[in-house]
Amino acid sequence: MVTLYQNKVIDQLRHVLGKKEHMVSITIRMEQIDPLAFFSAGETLFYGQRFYWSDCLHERTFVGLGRAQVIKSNEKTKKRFRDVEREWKQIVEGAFIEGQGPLMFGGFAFDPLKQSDEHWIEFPSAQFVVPTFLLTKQRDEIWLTVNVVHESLNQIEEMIDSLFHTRDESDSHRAHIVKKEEVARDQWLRSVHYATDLIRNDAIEKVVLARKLFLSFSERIDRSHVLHELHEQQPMSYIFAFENGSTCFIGASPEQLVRKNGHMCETACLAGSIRRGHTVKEDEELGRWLLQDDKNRREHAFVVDMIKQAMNEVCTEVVIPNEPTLLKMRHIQHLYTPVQAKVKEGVSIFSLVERLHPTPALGGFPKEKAVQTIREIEPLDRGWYAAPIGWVDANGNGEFAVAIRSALLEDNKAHLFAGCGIVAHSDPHNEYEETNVKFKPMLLALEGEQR
Ligand SMILES: C=C(O[C@@H]1C=C(C(=O)O)C=C[C@H]1O)C(=O)O
Ligand SMILES: [Mg+2]
Repeated sequence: MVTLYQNKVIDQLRHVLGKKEHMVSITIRMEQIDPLAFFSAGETLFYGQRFYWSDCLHERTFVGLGRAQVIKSNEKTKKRFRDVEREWKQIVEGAFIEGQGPLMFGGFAFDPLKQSDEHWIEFPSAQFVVPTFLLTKQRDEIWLTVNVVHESLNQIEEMIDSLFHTRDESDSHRAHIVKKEEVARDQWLRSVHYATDLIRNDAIEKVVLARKLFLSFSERIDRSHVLHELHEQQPMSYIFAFENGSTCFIGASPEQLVRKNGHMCETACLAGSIRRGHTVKEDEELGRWLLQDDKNRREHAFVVDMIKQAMNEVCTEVVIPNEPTLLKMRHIQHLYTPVQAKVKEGVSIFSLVERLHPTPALGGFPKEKAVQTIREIEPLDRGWYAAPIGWVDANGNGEFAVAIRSALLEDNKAHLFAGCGIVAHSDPHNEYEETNVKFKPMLLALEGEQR
């Protein structure tokens, strides 16, 4: 069975390799194969060069292994979005395509102007990869895309051999946590307090402040296992992982930044939070409280107002409900307002990302002032946390999530991130508790807990 596909890929490549184009991209239909198993199969050959994505509706799952092309930008301004767009167009235009065509996956740093922390060294202002092997699961169909630039037929054949003959050798001894440290906890609490002062003095209206939890493990963290846990525990989230050399950025985010399909696009306003209840009754009470709480409604309203304005500038037929509803995740419930619109001619997904990032759900309001305040008073480098992560295809369609509920994994270390929206009546202690709830998805996935 495996040999059949192997032959099919190699046959097609034999016919098209050596053409003058820069990259050859062929796609074939496959039998069922579990995307997570495919991610694991790449462990030996492609460790440090893998990615994983599945959207919150399970419409599409992508697993990328290896790197046919890399787009990278160290540009600190908004130019980075346009740089990526330009390079992607060049790659697609120069490619020889059979089938659905190549797709790139990657993301952006939250704020390239923030002094960078050594842990994020492998994650530049913007980076996207076109993988050598892309597995796509869409509805119940599986496709394999092979993108080749320099490799010979023999090399590809050997890679396919290794990928499809790898046994699942997940080792039974699991890494366990040996150290847990709340990084700069007191400094963060002081920053929250200071932010409320700024807000009371009308210097700013909302600012999102994040903090970090550092974990150290007994042995190397098994990334496939963490992805598996995130899937089991957070089925309604975007699940993502992006390996870059020795580090891996991973998470389970409930927040969509933007999705574009032809002329249609979607985004979402997500801000305002409370934990889930222990009983149905308590859960409903907490939800009702959240829907009516002034402080949380303010946090949410900044996001709706800004997104409405941004979308109206580049879209028509913008549909936004007047009232938020509840989005209930496993540990937390949020105020949620979905947005749909039709994009004007010539508006790309990159320009939507540029315009929206960061929304007041992750930055604050007004935008520039909020980002600057974060740069000055937040005791960490966000790197790619709270920034856009996602994919774009050869037709310019794609989807980005906001990379929250996430962690940066090193060999046996993990840096977890969580933040919350500070407005006039924020209480530092309550906000601190809110971040504790937001650490849970990553924390429990890393601990490998089932419940
Ligand atoms: C910043 C985070 O979450 C954001 C902040 C929220 C809030 O303060 O209520 C809610 C959802 C997210 O937009 C995070 O999870 O780290
Ligand atoms: Mg909040």
